[in-house]
Amino acid sequence: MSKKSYDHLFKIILIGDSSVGKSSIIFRYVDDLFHDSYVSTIGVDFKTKTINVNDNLLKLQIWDTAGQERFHSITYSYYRSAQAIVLVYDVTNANSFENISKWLRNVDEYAGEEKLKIIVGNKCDAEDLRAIPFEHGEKLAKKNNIEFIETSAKSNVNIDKLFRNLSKVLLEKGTKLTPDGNNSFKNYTGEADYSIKSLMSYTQSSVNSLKSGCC
Ligand SMILES: Nc1nc2c(ncn2[C@@H]2O[C@H](COP(=O)(O)OP(=O)(O)OP(=O)(O)O)[C@@H](O)[C@H]2O)c(=O)[nH]1
Repeated sequence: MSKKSYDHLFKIILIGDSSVGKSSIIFRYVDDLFHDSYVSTIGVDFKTKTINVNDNLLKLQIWDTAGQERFHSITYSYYRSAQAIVLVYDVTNANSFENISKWLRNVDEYAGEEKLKIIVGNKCDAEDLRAIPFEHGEKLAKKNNIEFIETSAKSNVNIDKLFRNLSKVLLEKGTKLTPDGNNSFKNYTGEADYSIKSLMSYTQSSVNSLKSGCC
């Protein structure tokens, strides 16, 4: 059997309206790239990155979801197996901010047990076009008792911090959950690998149905 190249696997999912910059945040973090062009995500996709946190090698499996309404039934099915949920809005788009409450309700409905959540106001580089002040994002997050950060995938602001802080909390949470103080992530890792295979094949058939127009 091949030796695992990481100590823990964490699954993080990004959700939010279409065009808020979910794919761009992931691209910036994993590949250090940014594209001005907009290519809408179809269904779901993921990228991985391995980082070192407090001498633990963490493999982050970062899931990108389509913001478009027609893919929602597919993307909801991914919430349950995630350990952290990143709710993204665009600071230049008031609608995307108002919809965060709707996304939070969806998480409550589809994610199963309580998950680690963070609200992210992306595109903070676009000050001239800003529609949502920092304080509004902060207030919404406080009201829901979750963390908040503003980012820019374009200017690479707070992207590394977002994933590093989430990873630290997940690591800490996992360690705290272990009754004997040992690493309890082994089974979790197996489950996560299993869920990728089954969800991906489910998604492929759902996307094919959507493409072919059938319901
Ligand atoms: N100014 C600025 N533009 C950004 C930023 N992040 C993304 N964009 C732009 O916003 C557009 C949408 O970005 P995407 O990353 O594709 O958005 P998405 O949320 O993944 O969209 P869906 O796949 O439809 O859900 C693209 O034209 C990006 O170049 C940012 O931090 N600042």
